[in-house]
Amino acid sequence: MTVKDILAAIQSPDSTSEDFAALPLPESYRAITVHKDETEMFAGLETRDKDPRKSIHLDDVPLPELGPGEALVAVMASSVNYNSVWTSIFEPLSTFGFLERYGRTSELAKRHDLPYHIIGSDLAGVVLRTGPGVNSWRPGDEVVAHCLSVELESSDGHNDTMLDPEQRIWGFETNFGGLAEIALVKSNQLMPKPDHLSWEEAAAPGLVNSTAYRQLVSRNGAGMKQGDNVLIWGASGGLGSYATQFALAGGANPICVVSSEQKADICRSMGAEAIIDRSAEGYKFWKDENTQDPKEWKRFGKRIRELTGGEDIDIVFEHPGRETFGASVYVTRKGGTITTCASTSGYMHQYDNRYLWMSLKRIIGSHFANYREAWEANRLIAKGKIHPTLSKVYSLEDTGQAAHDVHRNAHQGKVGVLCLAPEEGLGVRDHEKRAKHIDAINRFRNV
Ligand SMILES: C/C=C/C(=O)SCCNC(=O)CCNC(=O)[C@H](O)C(C)(C)COP(=O)(O)OP(=O)(O)OC[C@H]1O[C@@H](n2cnc3c(N)ncnc32)[C@H](O)[C@@H]1OP(=O)(O)O
Ligand SMILES: NC(=O)C1=CN([C@@H]2O[C@H](COP(=O)(O)OP(=O)(O)OC[C@H]3O[C@@H](n4cnc5c(N)ncnc54)[C@H](OP(=O)(O)O)[C@@H]3O)[C@@H](O)[C@H]2O)C=CC1
Repeated sequence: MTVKDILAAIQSPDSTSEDFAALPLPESYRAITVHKDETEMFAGLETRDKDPRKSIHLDDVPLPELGPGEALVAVMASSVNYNSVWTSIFEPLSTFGFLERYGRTSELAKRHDLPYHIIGSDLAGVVLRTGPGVNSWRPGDEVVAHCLSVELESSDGHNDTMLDPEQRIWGFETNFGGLAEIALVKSNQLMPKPDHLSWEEAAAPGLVNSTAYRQLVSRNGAGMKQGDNVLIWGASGGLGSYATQFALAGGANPICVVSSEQKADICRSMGAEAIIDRSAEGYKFWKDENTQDPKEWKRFGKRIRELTGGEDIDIVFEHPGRETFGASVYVTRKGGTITTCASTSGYMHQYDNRYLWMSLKRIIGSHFANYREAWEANRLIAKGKIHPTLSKVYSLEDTGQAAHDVHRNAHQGKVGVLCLAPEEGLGVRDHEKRAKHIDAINRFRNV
């Protein structure tokens, strides 16, 4: 039995759940990995010069044992997230430390502590097998998976599953991720695949869409409301392309920051009107490595006021981190919110705290999304209220190049990866719904 037989079953319109359940599973499959004995390969290099094409491998790996509450999924497509870039350059830490720590927690979790890490935190595909105790999902179900892995044995996570002390990001802090022909997930990660999308379109939003939903919309994040001025850094990037859609769909006013005219055009085509090209306008928030320039914060704030008719920012959607955080705190209005989920340019932030406390601003830390938030974010995709922002699709073999492009900020929106899917465009079940949204679905393609 090989993965080819699985693909044949997925492509046959007559396959039943029983057929999938009866399919023998292969002993091994192809997966994107990083190797434990290579974690020092970039020692001494600048972050920018660490090349994911050197550390990312395509290997044959053995199929992991299936445990209670888990599912094995045939992965038709996945996507590249920035967390896979971090894994591939071994920053800020090697992810093998996460696997070792997880491996120490239980007999079953030991499976994750391997000398290779199968990465990837998104998938669209078909359930192959479910473990004991899984009743809601069956072999043959077409699914996407969100990336929240929790144990839920502690009450700390019972109100908000992100607060579970054993919270992990699947394919980053656990093994057997989505950039592979088969993935292992907890069944609670599974959600119905939006039926108007192809496999690669359905795999694109998951991680970033859920994160943007919690960070901006959810009451656990900024709790955005109608009319809010929302400053969105990287508004055509992975997170930003969904934050921009949430702001527009929720009656807010996105102020989109991008770094090229081409990216500004994409934001316009989504419906945004207030756009700042940070490259063309040349903001330099830092005079040197240790000193910020408040005059540049003010120039940036003046530009925002020009675009809003004199208003300041209610919510900043932050993720660039060190380079922009001082400016983000400054331009927020009295009582406003800076919500942050990352620090791409550096995690040791500096800002002038007088502008925070004197103006009663709040900084909110946000990370991925709880089970419910991930489900709600996927529901909005399924209803055609929010659309994938897939620009380019790579083969599994070219995942290193895809991660390199994301690392170099040479991509738009999201980049996809075909795993088992032999070509793009497969997996669409509801053609009528798709036709209604086709322009929005294709907005980022090949730009
Ligand atoms: C969905 C997608 C998301 C993304 O893309 S996010 C971007 C990518 N992700 C990242 O860049 C994050 C990578 N992760 C990290 O950098 C690290 O993961 C953290 C900095 C988040 C945490 O580091 P750690 O080493 O796990 O935690 P510690 O707290 O520094 O060390 C653990 C030890 O410190 C003890 N400790 C924790 N809190 C306290 C305290 N308040 N007072 C005293 N000790 C404390 C613990 O118990 C434990 O101890 P013991 O080593 O003995 O087990
Ligand atoms: N905690 C969480 O749950 C999550 C965290 N993340 C993290 O968020 C970060 C962004 O992820 P994602 O949106 O997918 O990545 P992308 O690279 O797709 O998009 C980020 C955008 O940010 C802008 N940007 C990058 N560097 C800077 C900078 N120095 N100053 C201003 N703008 C900058 C770029 O846009 P432009 O050049 O047009 O300005 C870029 O397109 C990553 O660090 C990732 O690990 C992502 C998802 C979930």
